[in-house]
Amino acid sequence: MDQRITEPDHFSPVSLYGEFTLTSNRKVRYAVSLTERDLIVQRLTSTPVGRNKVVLSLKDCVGCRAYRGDDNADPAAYLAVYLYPLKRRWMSSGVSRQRVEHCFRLAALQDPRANLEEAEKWARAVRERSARQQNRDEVSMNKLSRPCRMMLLVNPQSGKGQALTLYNNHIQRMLNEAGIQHTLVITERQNHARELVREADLSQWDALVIMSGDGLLFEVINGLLERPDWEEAIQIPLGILPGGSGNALAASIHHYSGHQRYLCFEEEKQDTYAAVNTSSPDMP
Ligand SMILES: Nc1ncnc2c1ncn2[C@@H]1O[C@H](COP(=O)(O)OP(=O)(O)OP(=O)(O)O)[C@@H](O)[C@H]1O
Repeated sequence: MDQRITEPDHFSPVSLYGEFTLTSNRKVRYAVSLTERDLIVQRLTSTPVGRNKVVLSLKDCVGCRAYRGDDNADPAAYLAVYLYPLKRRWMSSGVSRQRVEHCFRLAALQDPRANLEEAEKWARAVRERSARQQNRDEVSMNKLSRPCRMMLLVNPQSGKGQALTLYNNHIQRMLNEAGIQHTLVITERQNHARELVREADLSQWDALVIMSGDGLLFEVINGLLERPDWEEAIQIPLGILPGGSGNALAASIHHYSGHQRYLCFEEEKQDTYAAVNTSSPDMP
């Protein structure tokens, strides 16, 4: 029986469809449908449709990756989707963004290359749609090219000295999953960032991001303004990831941007699915 979800979801037609099983229980299949706005995961059972349907908004998706497993004898390919949906915080009425990974296994064919090609097609389609969904809301995102190349400056001494730990434990993975190439610069002393930015070939970078307190951002701005091409240099997108003690500037920017949401690094969930059969009717 053809169980494809063909009705439009929120008036958005399905462009890619596949059937998956949980890794732990390959008897339970999941229908996965990609629309312009969502990735819809639906357990295929005889129970009413709505009860088993999970709609993952592509606005929450930061990245997607296709890859082969470690076992060369296994022809399967994998599709990992990384999302940061808003979730209620533990023991609190507030919400924050928390990481969720959905990993699908594609093993419809015996040819490992064909499975990988299928997974890559899905990954491209998810990436394109999530970028479109996010650009629709975030005007500033249009200024950044994708894939983006970023210089990330981390002050290991800022705050309680936790900036580098935050980078190692969270930020590095987030950037990799979002497909953002970055060069890490660990500042060694006062004015290191200022001198570096003053002399750097800025054409290599789409953005400069500092992970520190206010002090390092001021150094970077001063370094940009000291360049002979300062009028052009100061146009480069600047970002700040709070790593200091007060983080007053980061908090103000966050507040005035209108975003009442932030990331929570404490809780994580990994949902793992396995694909046993996939098809793709209408890939544009
Ligand atoms: N490796 C380093 N060792 C010592 N000082 C550094 C180093 N790297 C950068 N700095 C200097 O530390 C200064 C203070 O850093 P920053 O403002 O980022 O942290 P903070 O003062 O702890 O944070 P906050 O402003 O939130 O209180 C910066 O102006 C910078 O010149």
